[in-house]
Amino acid sequence: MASLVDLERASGNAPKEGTLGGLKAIFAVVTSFFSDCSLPSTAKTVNAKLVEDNIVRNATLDKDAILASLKTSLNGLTTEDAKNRLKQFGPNVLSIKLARRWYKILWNAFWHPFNIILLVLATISGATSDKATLIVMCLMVVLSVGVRFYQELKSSRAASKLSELVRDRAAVIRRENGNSKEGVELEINQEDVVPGDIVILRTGDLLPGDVRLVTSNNLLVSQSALTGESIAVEKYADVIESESTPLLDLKNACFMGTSVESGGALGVVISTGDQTYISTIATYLARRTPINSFQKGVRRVSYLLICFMLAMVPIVIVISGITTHNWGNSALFGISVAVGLTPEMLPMIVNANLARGALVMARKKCIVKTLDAVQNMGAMDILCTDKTGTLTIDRVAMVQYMDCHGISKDQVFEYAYLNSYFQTGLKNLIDSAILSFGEVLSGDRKMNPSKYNLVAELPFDFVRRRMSVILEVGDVSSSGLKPQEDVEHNVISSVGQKRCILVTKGALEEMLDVCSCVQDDTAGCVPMTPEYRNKLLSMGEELNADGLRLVAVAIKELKPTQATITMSTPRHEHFSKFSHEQQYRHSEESEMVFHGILTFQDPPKESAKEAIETLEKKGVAVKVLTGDALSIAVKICKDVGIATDFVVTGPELALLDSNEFVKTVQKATIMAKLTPYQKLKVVEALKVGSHTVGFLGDGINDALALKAADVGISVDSATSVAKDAAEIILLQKDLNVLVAGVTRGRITHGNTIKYIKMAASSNFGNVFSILVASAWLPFDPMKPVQILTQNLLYDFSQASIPWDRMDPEYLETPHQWSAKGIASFMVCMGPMSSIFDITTFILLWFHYGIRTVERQAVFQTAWFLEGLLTQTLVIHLLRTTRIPFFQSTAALPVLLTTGAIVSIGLAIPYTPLGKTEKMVHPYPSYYYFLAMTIFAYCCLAQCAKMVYIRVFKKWL
Ligand SMILES: Nc1ncnc2c1ncn2[C@@H]1O[C@H](COP(=O)(O)OP(=O)(O)OP(=O)(O)O)[C@@H](O)[C@H]1O
Ligand SMILES: [Mg+2]
Repeated sequence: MASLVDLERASGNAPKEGTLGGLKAIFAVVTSFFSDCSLPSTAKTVNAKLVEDNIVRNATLDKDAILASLKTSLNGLTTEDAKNRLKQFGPNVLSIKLARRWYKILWNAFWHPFNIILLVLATISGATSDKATLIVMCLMVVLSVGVRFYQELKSSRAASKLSELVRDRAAVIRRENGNSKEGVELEINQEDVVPGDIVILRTGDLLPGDVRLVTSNNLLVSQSALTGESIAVEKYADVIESESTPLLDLKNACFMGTSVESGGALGVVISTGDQTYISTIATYLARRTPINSFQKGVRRVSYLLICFMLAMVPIVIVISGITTHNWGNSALFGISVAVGLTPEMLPMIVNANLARGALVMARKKCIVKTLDAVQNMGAMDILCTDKTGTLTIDRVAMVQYMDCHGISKDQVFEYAYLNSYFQTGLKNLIDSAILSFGEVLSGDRKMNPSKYNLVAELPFDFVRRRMSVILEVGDVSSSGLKPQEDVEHNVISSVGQKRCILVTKGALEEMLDVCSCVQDDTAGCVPMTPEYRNKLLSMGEELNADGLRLVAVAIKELKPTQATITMSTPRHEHFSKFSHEQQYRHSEESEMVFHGILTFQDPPKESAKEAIETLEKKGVAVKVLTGDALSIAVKICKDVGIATDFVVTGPELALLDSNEFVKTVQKATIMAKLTPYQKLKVVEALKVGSHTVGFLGDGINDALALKAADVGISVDSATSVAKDAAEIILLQKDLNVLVAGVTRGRITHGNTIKYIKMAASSNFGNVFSILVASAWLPFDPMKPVQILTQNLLYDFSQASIPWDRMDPEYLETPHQWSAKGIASFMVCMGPMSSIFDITTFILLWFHYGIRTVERQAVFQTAWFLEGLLTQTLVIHLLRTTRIPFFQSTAALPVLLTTGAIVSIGLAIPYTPLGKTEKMVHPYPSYYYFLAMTIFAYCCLAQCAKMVYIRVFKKWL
């Protein structure tokens, strides 16, 4: 029998004792220090086995035995007990989701090919007794590790702070004070859920741990996070499994990471955090969000630059060896060139850019869960959105109720009220509107649901678009229904006799599909003829066209045999809610009597129109994907300025072949009556042809599409599944918040691409210069240590790029990753710097006559200065399409860092550091030539830029 002791053993969370505990703790620190670069050990498999055995064992026990073994009851744990268990088992979080510890970040910052190359180089220099190189290189390692560590620590802390802003919640039953016997429902952070907690699972909830069900009602669970299978599976509390049942097929157990698609249940938590099944599956641990085109592109550029470096170094070593006849020195020179050409700052700048983008977005109420989403926001050119709350004000109010002739009739509302009142699933805005309308009624019209008992329910889903409750109707004389009417409607035949009714409400068309009769006050209960059906449909269209949302109501008397249901004696209020001994099928919703329609108002949002206009101006096409009726979607879209010329519905899309489907969805601006799966398919089809598709939604029906989109966006108030599936959470469901996010995404993209283009082109240029210099000069054009210093200074001058601004015209259009763009930039702009390197060589060789090894220090110092200054200043030219300083000035941090690096560079030859690096004071007249060179370089680069923009129509 599973017990807390077993769980402790399985979790490894048992209190540690004495020296052994201490040793274990040290061991844990040491292993975790190395864990980033090691594969999961066999201990993982042992733990996985314990976890699985624990779940299976619980699935084979009956409920009472499990509750006893977990020392809990259906009234839940006491708050005190829960607190103690939280201390004992730790927070309910997967450790892979926790912020990395500082020592791991430090190790990661150190364990980088760049540092390893430097250390190898340092060791070689140390051995050849060049102490200056050794010191500079050690300094470089310390500085580079330091900067990287600081950046990553900062962004990891920021990320964990952001994730705290959008915590998942879980509903549990707990006894607030130790003496009370009755548990109450509490909403707590998912992190605080402990083994033994009784959790309430409703439609749209995420499982807050591995759970053994104790009661259930038509529960459908999506296990796609574990199996990849998007079809939900049924789960029941009332089965006892055998030990041979495969884990994921267990009917009475649900797993952390899965979600409730429909129905409800009560369950007892058997394990939390790292003791849950999901934490043990290697595929999950290894799973990273699929790589997007941007990440792929960055990786490709890095590889390209590294290949460049690898191809260049042997050539440089051979050429330099032949011309200088000093092979040892040439090797050292080659390796320094290798360091100079290694894009060591690339990952850091990309990350720092994204992290900064995420922080700025958070200030604008846009929380980013995965950093890459920042850049995807900037690249997004199609935004799909749902209707409620985005385009409308999200305050649904009931307007009227009516029978089949459009005449107000109280009974229509009564049935809708009973349905909303008794259903235990997710109470959405429509249910809330019905309930609040009912609360204000008084006197004769006051609702009296206490005369009914809930027998069972068929929860709402977005394919049926209906929900039903099965109610046991008490004594007619005391019921809320008026006896004569009910007799007339054949619901309750006589006073005192108990009957069951099925009360269903849902979307108009879907309700008409299951009705065979209409309750017509003038003619009684009459058959639903095609004429009636059409009349009701056109009545619905007219109401929709007035901007009203609709729900239709129908009922059906259930046969006495079905109706004789003995409720299990409720041991607890929550228990009875989620426990129905007789399961009803959806097929019950047939041959019903149509009673009427309720209308709701959810007016369009004032701010939506302006936001949509801005988005369209910024090159983001807005499409509405809704499960609601077409006519209401069209009306709302007209109000907020979305084109309504090409619209289509889910049933129409279902008839198309895949080619036509793609064409149609790319053209349509409104797609209505979509099922959740169709929303997913539409998003996938829109992605065809290198579009970056965003999806904004908050419902259970949006989760699949949110996952499929390049950038899934949800809101803080959304259902847990939607929030879990999204990468970006808006703290306010407002398209204007999104507009701000898009702009920030574009700034982030711009700054990243700016760095990549600069790095690629300057490396490309340097390769030429070094080849020419090595072939020409009888000495190295620069000392290895000087190359390293120059490289380090240049890196620092660029570290401020994430703080730079972009020109307004750049922010007007979405930008996607373009490998071609980078290649053409590199090939056209790179050699530009080589021209001026070569003119500097000519000047030094011919004008100053530096041709011998003895005078090499003058040559090397001069080229050091020219290279550093031109590369640093050209940042201002490459960062904009305009004329730098006159038409576009960089942000202050960029001005400061580039200014500082230029000053440091100019000062170095006069400092002790310069001396140790074998630099000398340049000729005073050289500064004149240097200024001329920089000026000429800037002019030529500006002209080349203008020609480039004319030819390629794009700069960054
Ligand atoms: N609580 C409810 N009870 C009965 N029917 C409902 C309920 N909620 C929604 N429906 C029906 O289901 C249909 C689709 O629901 P809904 O409008 O919420 O879809 P959606 O795709 O989430 O829409 P949106 O784009 O506005 O978010 C509605 O037309 C409505 O008739
Ligand atoms: Mg919705």
